[in-house]
Amino acid sequence: KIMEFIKLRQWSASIPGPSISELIENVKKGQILSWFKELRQKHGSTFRIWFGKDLMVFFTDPEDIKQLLGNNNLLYKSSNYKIVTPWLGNGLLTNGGESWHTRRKFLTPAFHFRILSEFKEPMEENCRILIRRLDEKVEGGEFDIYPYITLFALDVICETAMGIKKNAQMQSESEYVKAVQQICHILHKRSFSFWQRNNIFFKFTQDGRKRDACLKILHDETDRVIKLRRKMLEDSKITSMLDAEKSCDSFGQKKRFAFLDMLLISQMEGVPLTDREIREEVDTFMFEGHDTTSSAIGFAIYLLSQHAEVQKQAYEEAVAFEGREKESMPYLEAIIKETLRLYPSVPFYSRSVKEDLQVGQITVPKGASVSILSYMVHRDEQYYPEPEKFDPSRYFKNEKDLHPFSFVAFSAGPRNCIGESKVAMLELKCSLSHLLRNFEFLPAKDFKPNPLPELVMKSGNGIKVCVKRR
Ligand code: HEM
Repeated sequence: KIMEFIKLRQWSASIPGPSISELIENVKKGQILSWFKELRQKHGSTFRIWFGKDLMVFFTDPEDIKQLLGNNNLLYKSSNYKIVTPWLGNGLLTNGGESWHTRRKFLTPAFHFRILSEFKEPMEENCRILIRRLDEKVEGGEFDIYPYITLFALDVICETAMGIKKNAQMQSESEYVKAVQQICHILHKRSFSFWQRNNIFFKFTQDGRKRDACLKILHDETDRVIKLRRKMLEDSKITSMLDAEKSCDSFGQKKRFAFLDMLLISQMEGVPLTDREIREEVDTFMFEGHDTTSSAIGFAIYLLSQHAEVQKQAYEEAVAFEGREKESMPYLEAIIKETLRLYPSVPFYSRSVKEDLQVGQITVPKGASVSILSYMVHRDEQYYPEPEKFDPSRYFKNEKDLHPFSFVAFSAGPRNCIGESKVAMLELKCSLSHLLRNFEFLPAKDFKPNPLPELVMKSGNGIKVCVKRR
């Protein structure tokens, strides 16, 4: 390990990057994303940063990204994902190598099963609640819409992941909901805090103790729901996917199943998943599935509030497609893509290099980590003229000229986002269409979000808008 570290230190001298003191200074300022822009300008498309003893090489050129994301040997996550393992265990997001591969194979059918597309109903029910809550804000001046969106996304994910209604939007006092929000907050805070990175030290801090209390609530609840749903399946005599497809409720309506039910049925069909592994996947679904979508909906609403003409066109499409949001909605999809280009919910993601790795002209040595800095990949002027401009029409002009790896908000290759098409896009389209049909979003005076590159991108000063009834 010592030799590996010495080798890394020597090698890193050949790659440009900032000093540790520059890093500390910029973390303190809290403006990491604008600093990444400066680093890209100063050092070119590839640069390195030492995070304590960990060396991370950041890549921003789509050609390099293609090599990294397509590489079947680059399947382990880097050490910064360890922050989430006490909650998510070896779930799909954090797992690596062969173990990840086996799980991904087992889980893919659960994501592609027809029943998952029936998520639209709980999404719509929760949209209606969101609209009622936002009605109270009509003509009331500017306000932060983000807390409303997060509770909406939490309700959707509880129903789709576990099949339970938490009614977080109506009573945010639920112990479970509070624990999800608190643990996300603690994890985000920790992701860029040097002194909190040490596990032993962290355990004895106030945040460490709070995190452990949250973990107990979260794990106990998932275990409880696993037992409950298994009993429900047994009582309904459902032991296979075929039974599930055929089953109806007492009104003759097709029964709705959650992601957890799919995993329990797979287990009954012989897929070797233990209850603990099922819990890890449900928790992963809860984390990945609500924070990322809240972030995207929040930034999309901000951008729409600032661009009246785009909003008008999106409104017209939402009216024309009412009830048909599962179909292709080209303009809204372009808005979502443009939002995720400017504000990718996961601004960078990283892999651990287990064997020396050739990327373009560079050989990254074993022991380092490589990071796909999507926030900067999406700002490449070669593919996105005037990169800071919000312009959904750019995809209708030059989509063919775009490099296939110049947009990587959902990652790509073997470890891409498993929820992209069936869950994330549907939730984004459904919620934004409902909101647009009911409200006009107007800009809050002098407001500009302060995007923070935490585990999931957040705006440090919320998402302030005004709403007017249509
Ligand atoms: C706007 C919404 C979303 C965005 C932008 C997004 C983005 C991403 C990205 C960039 C990754 C790769 C992360 C990495 O390599 O470390 C990822 C992985 C993943 N996402 Fe999403 N995601 C979204 C929504 C969702 C939803 C709704 C779910 C679940 C229902 C989900 C489940 C997952 C899982 C399980 C992984 C890990 C896959 C693996 O490594 O095999 N995501 N997502």
